[in-house]
Amino acid sequence: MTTNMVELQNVSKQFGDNTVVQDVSLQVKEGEFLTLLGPSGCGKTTTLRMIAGFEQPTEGTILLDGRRVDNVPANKRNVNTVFQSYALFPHMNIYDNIAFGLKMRRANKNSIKEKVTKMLELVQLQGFEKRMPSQLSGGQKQRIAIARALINNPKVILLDEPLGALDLKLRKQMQVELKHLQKQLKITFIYVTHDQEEALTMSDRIAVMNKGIVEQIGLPVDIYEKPQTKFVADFIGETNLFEGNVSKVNGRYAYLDLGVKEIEVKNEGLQIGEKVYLTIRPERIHILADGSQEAANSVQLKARFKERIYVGSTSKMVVLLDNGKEVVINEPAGQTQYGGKIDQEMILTWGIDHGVVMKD
Ligand SMILES: Nc1ncnc2c1ncn2[C@@H]1O[C@H](COP(=O)(O)OP(=O)(O)OP(=O)(O)O)[C@@H](O)[C@H]1O
Repeated sequence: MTTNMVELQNVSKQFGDNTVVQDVSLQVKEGEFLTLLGPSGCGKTTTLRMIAGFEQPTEGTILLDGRRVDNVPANKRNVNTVFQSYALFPHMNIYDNIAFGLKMRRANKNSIKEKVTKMLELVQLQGFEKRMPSQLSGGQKQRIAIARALINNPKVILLDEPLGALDLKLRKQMQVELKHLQKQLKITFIYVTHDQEEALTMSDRIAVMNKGIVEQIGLPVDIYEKPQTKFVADFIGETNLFEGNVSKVNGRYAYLDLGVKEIEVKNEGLQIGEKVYLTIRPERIHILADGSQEAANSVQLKARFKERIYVGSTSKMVVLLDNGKEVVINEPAGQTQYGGKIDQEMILTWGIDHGVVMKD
């Protein structure tokens, strides 16, 4: 059985009357890359700081490598943190910045030199030993901060928006580099970001947080394809959210009354009369070509063309249902043969199994 490197059991944190983390339980396996994802203020950093030992939980237990750490101070936990602001020592050169942790532990000079050289190779900054932090770019500084965290050989690295200060292109490059580094070293990473694309790209699993609660934890593909709550569906990527009442239940399928039409959805424990939400990703909706056959197990819905927005690799087509609700459809570049005239009528269609029904 794989060991849980980090485990939170019913952890809550209050600041005064304000509960900012509420009953969070999660397990992170050895060598796993787990991301805490959520909007600003949802409690991600506070959760990370409790794991690091900078904050104490108001309730609940944290275990590192199977041991309770309630009374273990931050500097005695086998954990290192990388922050968004690189936190390099400005008056020390790169060599001394990276060597700092080992010097504090009074490691011998030769072994320090060997390890610093290896770390610089790892982050691809060989030859930078004598530079000062002020002579590095943002991306280079962050690589040094990561090298400095790695040199102590911690079991867990906590990263709080480490790429947040970088421009988009560098950020994307560093995402890939960091992920490779993590896989190569097999260190457990707990990563905080509010950027859903970053989370989907880098993580083995994602915990989506909202208002101090973990709403869903799972593989990136499940978080995207099978959101369990309206918040998760809406926060991760773009989606179409419909609200409706269950009007009929019929074995594998049920009917949802959207106001404009009753449509079929998957029946996963639905009750007649229940109010539920249906989410369908824009890339799952197609336009039924004139005269073509309706596919089996699909839904059809009448709509009118409103506008098309060009976004490079795809186009977004916005259409309106009869009740005025907007629906967004993604079309791959070069496949925009439908619509174009305001109010042009069309039939939207999607596979019933591509719709996900959520109760809240
Ligand atoms: N030391 C503190 N005292 C009082 N309130 C705090 C303290 N630290 C954080 N908070 C509050 O706790 C809530 C959660 O903050 P936290 O930093 O964990 O959120 P976050 O999800 O990391 O947000 P961001 O992405 O903006 O950093 C916020 O409302 C914040 O104001």
